[in-house]
Amino acid sequence: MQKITASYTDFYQLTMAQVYFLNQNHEDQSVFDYFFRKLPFHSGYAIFSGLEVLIDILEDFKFTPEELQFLEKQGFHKDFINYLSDFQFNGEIKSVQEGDLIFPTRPVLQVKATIIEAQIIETLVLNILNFQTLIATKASRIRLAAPHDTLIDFGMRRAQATGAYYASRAAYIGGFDATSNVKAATDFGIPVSGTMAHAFIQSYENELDAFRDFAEVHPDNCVLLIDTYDTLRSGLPNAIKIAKELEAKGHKLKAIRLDSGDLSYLSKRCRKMLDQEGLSYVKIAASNQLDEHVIKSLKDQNASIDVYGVGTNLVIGNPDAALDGVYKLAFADGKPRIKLSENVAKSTLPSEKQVYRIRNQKNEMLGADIITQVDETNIEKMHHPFDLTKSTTYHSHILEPLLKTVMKDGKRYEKKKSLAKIKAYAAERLNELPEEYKRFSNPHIYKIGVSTELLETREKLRETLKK
Ligand SMILES: Nc1ncnc2c1ncn2[C@@H]1O[C@H](COP(=O)(O)OP(=O)(O)OP(=O)(O)O)[C@@H](O)[C@H]1O
Ligand SMILES: O=P(O)(O)OC[C@H]1O[C@H](OP(=O)(O)OP(=O)(O)O)[C@H](O)[C@@H]1O
Ligand SMILES: O=C(O)c1cccnc1
Repeated sequence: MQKITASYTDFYQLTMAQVYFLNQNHEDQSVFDYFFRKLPFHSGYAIFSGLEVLIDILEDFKFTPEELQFLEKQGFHKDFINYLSDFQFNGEIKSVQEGDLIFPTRPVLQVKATIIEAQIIETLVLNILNFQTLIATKASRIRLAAPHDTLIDFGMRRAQATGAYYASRAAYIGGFDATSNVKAATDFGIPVSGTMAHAFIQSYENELDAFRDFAEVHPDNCVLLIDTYDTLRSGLPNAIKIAKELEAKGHKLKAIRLDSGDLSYLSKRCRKMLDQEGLSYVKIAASNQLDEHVIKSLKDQNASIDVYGVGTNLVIGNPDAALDGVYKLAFADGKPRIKLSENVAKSTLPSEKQVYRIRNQKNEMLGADIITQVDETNIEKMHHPFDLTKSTTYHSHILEPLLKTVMKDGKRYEKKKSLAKIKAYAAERLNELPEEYKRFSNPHIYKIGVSTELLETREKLRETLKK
């Protein structure tokens, strides 16, 4: 993929940056929070994804000479262009670990840097994290619908252009087993997988010859698409013939694929005929506009499907197009900062913060995360973030800190995590989440609260600003 450089930003970041620079306050220290407000897909949780990609890009986030020339033409001051020619991110990032469960309104990632650096990287942070978190969450829901089956990402052709690259990575983190996307597989080390298209079969005079040629070239990795002409009268009998020919040569037909019609009915009919022919090892794959709901329905119908290929609905995050993640200033020039809103739920939380997952003495999740000021101790009471009349007290609990340093002085702080590790971590964290948060309709609402100190800081600031 094309290297992402520092012009991967919104123009307004640069117009603001020029003002900070010319007024000589660009080196003021600032803290920005990344968080989102609404869970996609009516899900009870989201899976945080994109962090390692973000760190990779930030470590070498510079303007090229061509980009600087372009900006000069837009009328930016020479001294500012000169500053940008040496621009790099030197700040610190604390973040939830990639693959962890995240919930609305609480900080997921925190950038501590000079205001000019923190502002210039905003768009990149949002662009990378919002999309991958959306897709990893979608993938995770599809995995919930089919816990033990093989899930393959078929979405590259339907993605918003190059979005497929990161969608495939996020889908793997969220629980998919493989991708058809060769570029993503190569770069990220995702298992790659491929069957055959209708065009291949159409290009032959008859279906059987097409199947036979394919089986000869790929005797140990042969998946036959059986719905080009007539699934039960032509595709399946031809596939059975090929399976027997392969057996005679010491090979095994891997699977057949259904791509249209009633996938439950057809899969059951195929399973029965394959079994009757002694081909119970041949798996059945299905595709065609699948998503978590169709797959759940197919499972409820006891469809005989072992492998699901999911494209469009996965990689575009249907029906939720985007995660609404935002990046808000919490601290600048030595002072906590807040954004007020008519809608109290849209007011931000000031100061540098920490987020803890609350656990009981057996180390089990209690279904709540608490947001505190960064160095608070004695955290016992958790207040509803917007309804000041509501609070809960936790006794004998364990507080697991979630925001950990991942970049310091502009460099990765710890060894890069492999995709396999991130995927395993996502599965482990989701496994801990009680079932009621995972159901598709009206999942339990995970509690997010704020500490007394943080609440007081916010309320004080609100009062001052209102005056
Ligand atoms: N048994 C089933 N239960 C629930 N949904 C199903 C079942 N079988 C298929 N589907 C889903 O129903 C939709 C069927 O789409 P559509 O009406 O376009 O049929 P099609 O088989 O693609 O048609 P065509 O034969 O023209 O290709 C797809 O999203 C598919 O995944
Ligand atoms: O339905 P999705 O979840 O998006 O999955 C991807 C779809 O892409 C392919 O069809 P396409 O018609 O593009 O190619 P074909 O020529 O192989 O049928 C494949 O057969 C799936 O139906
Ligand atoms: O390998 C497949 O079967 C495949 C790949 C991409 C899209 N549809 C199907």
